Amino acid sequence: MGKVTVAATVVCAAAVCAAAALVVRRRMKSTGRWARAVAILKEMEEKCGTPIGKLRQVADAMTVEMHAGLASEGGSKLKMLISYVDNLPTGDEKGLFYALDLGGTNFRVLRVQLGGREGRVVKQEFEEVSIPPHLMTGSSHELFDYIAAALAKFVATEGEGFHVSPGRQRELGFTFSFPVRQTSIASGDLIKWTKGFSIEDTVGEDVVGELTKAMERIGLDMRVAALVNDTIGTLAGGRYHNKDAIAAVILGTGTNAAYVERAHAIPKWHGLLPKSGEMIFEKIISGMYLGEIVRRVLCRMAEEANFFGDTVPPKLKIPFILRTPHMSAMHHDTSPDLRVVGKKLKDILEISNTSLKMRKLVVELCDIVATRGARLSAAGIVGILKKLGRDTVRDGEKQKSVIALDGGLFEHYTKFSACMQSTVKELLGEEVSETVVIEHSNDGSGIGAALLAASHSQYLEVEES
Ligand SMILES: Nc1ncnc2c1ncn2[C@@H]1O[C@H](COP(=O)(O)OP(=O)(O)O)[C@@H](O)[C@H]1O
Ligand SMILES: O=P(O)(O)OC[C@H]1O[C@@H](O)[C@H](O)[C@@H](O)[C@@H]1O
Repeated sequence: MGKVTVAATVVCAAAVCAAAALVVRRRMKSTGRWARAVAILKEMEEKCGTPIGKLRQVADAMTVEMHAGLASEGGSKLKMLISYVDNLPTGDEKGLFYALDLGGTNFRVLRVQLGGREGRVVKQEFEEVSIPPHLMTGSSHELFDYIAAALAKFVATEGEGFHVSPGRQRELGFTFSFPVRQTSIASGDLIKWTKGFSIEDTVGEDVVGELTKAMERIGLDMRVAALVNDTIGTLAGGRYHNKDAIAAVILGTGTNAAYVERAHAIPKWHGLLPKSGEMIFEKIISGMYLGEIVRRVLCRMAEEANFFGDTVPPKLKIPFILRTPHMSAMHHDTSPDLRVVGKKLKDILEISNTSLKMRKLVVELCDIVATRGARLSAAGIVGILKKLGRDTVRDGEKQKSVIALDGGLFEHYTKFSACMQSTVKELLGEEVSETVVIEHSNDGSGIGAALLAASHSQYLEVEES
């Protein structure tokens, strides 16, 4: 070979070697990155582990905290709020009643025409309205004006099959899904906002008063007959259909539960309610937070393992950008190439060109976070059953315990709700599990609130006499 050729060969060889070295270096780097990402996932799996022994401890702690929370104000970090419900619906209620259900993500307006013991719920209609984010941090006036206007619009569409008795005011059950210090069946002061709401001038105010003033401002002639938390509404709705309903659980944007407690078991009944302690349980199991937990771990993988390349995708740094519905869609992706995962990463986080093995790791992370939430929710439910002495079956006793469940997380996140229900069974064992029924009470809180408006109607005594 001539001098030129040799030189070219040497240059080529050097280039090939350099390229090969680059590939090896990149491969080693990517292998190193991959190993780091997997290590973070494994660490998360370890920390999120919920072995049955730990769940039993959580259930026991829940029971203990419930006792402590009822024993004295401030006795527990668990907010044991007392709800005044003098008369649970009997099924004899008749007439047209409205409900307004303000939750963490949506609010629903609903009307039911009740036909008494025979007719039961003759007809019902509801509308769901998303809450514009700016109203969650605006003023009390703006929020309640918006709600009252939507209610007035709904009342204006009252049609065939709904009729309020002549001379009567329309009555409303107000489901308010935030911590309230209840002062009567139709009044209660907001303790604090949760789920991203932050409207300072409502804190400490009677939320029924706020709604009533807003309705008066627009000339809507309606009376709030009952103020309830969504768990109380769900329990009332559950009890209306099934006398064995002993508790209600909400797994939605937030998490909460309600059950019927005997008055003598509430030593603090006349005491002040506990100072609102930090609620951490809700933050690792409910819809507001599951997606955010996944985002934070992906962000850590991007920062510490360059999981999505040399830089951290800017959108990945935005808190709450990854919502639980997005996480659920990725978790339930059954396509061979996990194209839903790829699309969510692209559409929500602007992360493109993810490999199948990266997508598989994201799904694994969703599973770890959802499984922990579901299993801890189950432990909470068993804690309530334990508090009510319904986690065991005495010889020969065939009690039935129905738990009414509502909330978009339970309703739509199938893997979450399936895992939660199987964990309840795992904790209770075969025999006791047969006495416990978890029933999806769709929009139970809305119907329950309307029923409680009926059972606390200002016209009730007129009918009785
Ligand atoms: N497809 C879904 N998959 C998983 N979670 C969902 C889905 N749709 C809604 N959610 C969760 O349910 C929550 C809404 O719950 P819902 O009970 O309907 O309203 P609210 O919490 O306002 O009462 C959302 O914040 C979200 O966390
Ligand atoms: O129906 P949502 O919005 O998911 O609310 C569930 C729970 O969310 C919690 O944050 C509130 O403190 C509870 O009062 C409420 O019941």
